[in-house]
Amino acid sequence: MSELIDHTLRAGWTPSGAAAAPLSTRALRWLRDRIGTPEETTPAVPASLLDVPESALAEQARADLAGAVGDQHVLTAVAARLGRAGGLSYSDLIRRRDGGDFAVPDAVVLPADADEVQRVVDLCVQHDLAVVPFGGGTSVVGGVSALRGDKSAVIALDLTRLNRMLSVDPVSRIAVLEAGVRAPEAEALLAGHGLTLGHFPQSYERATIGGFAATRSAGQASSGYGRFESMVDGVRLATPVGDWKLGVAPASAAGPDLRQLAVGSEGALGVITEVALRVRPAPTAHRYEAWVLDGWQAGAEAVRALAQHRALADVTRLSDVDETEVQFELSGALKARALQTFLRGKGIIEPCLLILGWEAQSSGELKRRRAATLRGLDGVRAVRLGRKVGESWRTHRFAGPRQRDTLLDLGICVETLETAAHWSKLGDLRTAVRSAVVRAIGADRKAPIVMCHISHAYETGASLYFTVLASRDPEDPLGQWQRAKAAASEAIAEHGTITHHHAVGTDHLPWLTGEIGAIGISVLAAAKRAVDPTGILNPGKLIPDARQG
Ligand SMILES: Cc1cc2nc3c(=O)[nH]c(=O)nc-3n(C[C@H](O)[C@H](O)[C@H](O)COP(=O)(O)OP(=O)(O)OC[C@H]3O[C@@H](n4cnc5c(N)ncnc54)[C@H](O)[C@@H]3O)c2cc1C
Repeated sequence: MSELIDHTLRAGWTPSGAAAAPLSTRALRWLRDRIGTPEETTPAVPASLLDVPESALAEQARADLAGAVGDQHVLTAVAARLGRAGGLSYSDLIRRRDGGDFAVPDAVVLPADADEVQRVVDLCVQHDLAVVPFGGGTSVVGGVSALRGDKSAVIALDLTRLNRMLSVDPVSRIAVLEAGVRAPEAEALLAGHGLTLGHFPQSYERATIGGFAATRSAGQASSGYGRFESMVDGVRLATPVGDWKLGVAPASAAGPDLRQLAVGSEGALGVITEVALRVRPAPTAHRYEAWVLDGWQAGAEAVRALAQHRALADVTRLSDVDETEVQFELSGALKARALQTFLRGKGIIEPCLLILGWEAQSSGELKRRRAATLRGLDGVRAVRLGRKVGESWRTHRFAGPRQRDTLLDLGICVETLETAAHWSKLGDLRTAVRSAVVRAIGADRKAPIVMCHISHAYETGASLYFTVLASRDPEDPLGQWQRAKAAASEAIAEHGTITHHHAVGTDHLPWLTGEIGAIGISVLAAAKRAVDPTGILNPGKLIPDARQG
């Protein structure tokens, strides 16, 4: 077991991960022209230069924790603690580059199973220690910041030793997995039974089952397999008041569905130790292909029609003109200019890339479903780019974020924002977010690129996912992004949800009351008081203040 976690998205992001494709000189020139990158590069600061306070964990607490999980599974060395100090948001990564302040846990504790997790939680109650559940550490909203609240010390509760599949019920199509199983391991374990979970977020290589459940994650194939919460049949949590198991049947009218209180609880209402998941037979056929539609509005209308006629492909991802241009320019694989000329010849003035992917049990099923989707595109101005581009997207779908490190090295601010809204509000939402970010960042420098895609569509609406590329303010990189994020969040809160799948964490907390109301907050706080009366679990995330109200 490695004590270290690589806080980059480079090759080290997982042992099996492919390296980021280097950016070509032409792509770099293009970026410099568009957003004005600085002349000097800003490489990552070595960990040895970061200022890490001594562990504040009292000796007796350390000894008791070691008694519960084994001495070698209580880590207080700087490297181990730094490895669990925050997630992978732009702010997290910038703090590590500029030596800005960030919270470091006093110890990392690695229990082996649900019973050990419960024992650790009980000891944290006894010693009044804050507990931050830590899965893959891919949170981009401050969900794993080692905040201690009013406690004297905070531990990062690393779940990755809970890495087993506990049972499979092929008749009911349910598998019980421990919370620390990473997504690729889950797929490998299920493949042995001819099954799949079908959850493929872009953080797939590193994120865990518990993390997905705790954040209501949505994978790239959510149109086909559903969001993570729809996969959860049952859940087990270790809480300060005891072990809590939920889910005895697929559906129930026994009051509100408390499984859904656990799902999305972000470590603030309990530590998820086991999840019973609805699984499906692994596909035996797949087909991914790319199309180009003309203009965002026409493209969004086409995706709405597919969603409302229930003809969506399992993966349905529509990029706007800016995102399409950036993908063409940075990918290197596509001859951007030649392609644009070809598309103009076909009457496509504002190219919007549409990736469609189907996964099926037989070629016959695949053919039928593909035909239904393509019928839905009848009458839409569209050019088919074919399977090569679609399959290339599928092959490289987890590699894109690794380019972020290269961009950060070059002095570029690169971050994402996500939301969802009803179809009737989607156009206004996109316009409002783009203008807010451009206004906040663009005042005294070249305008940023704010690109957008739809990758999760529903009958009543869709998610919007924005990627921002801007020239970084070298004097105040954190402040620059915080202003942009705040402006975008105000715009988002007016039209849609503050988060479609990244969760609340610390970063979205200021806008939560606006979305669920003061009553919603007090319901959450009451639930928190019931399961965590002394407020040890993940302070400062999801629930404003546990013991108020
Ligand atoms: C490059 C990149 C791409 C991403 N793409 C997507 C995407 O496509 N879709 C998507 O949904 N998200 C995406 N994310 C966000 C993130 O990966 C998800 O939120 C994921 O669900 C987090 O899983 P994790 O195991 O890394 O959790 P962590 O980051 O470790 O934790 C996330 C939150 O859940 C809590 N938590 C973790 N494990 C447990 C547990 N066992 N019990 C209780 N609480 C727990 C933590 O305390 C924290 O609040 C992306 C992130 C990155 C960096």
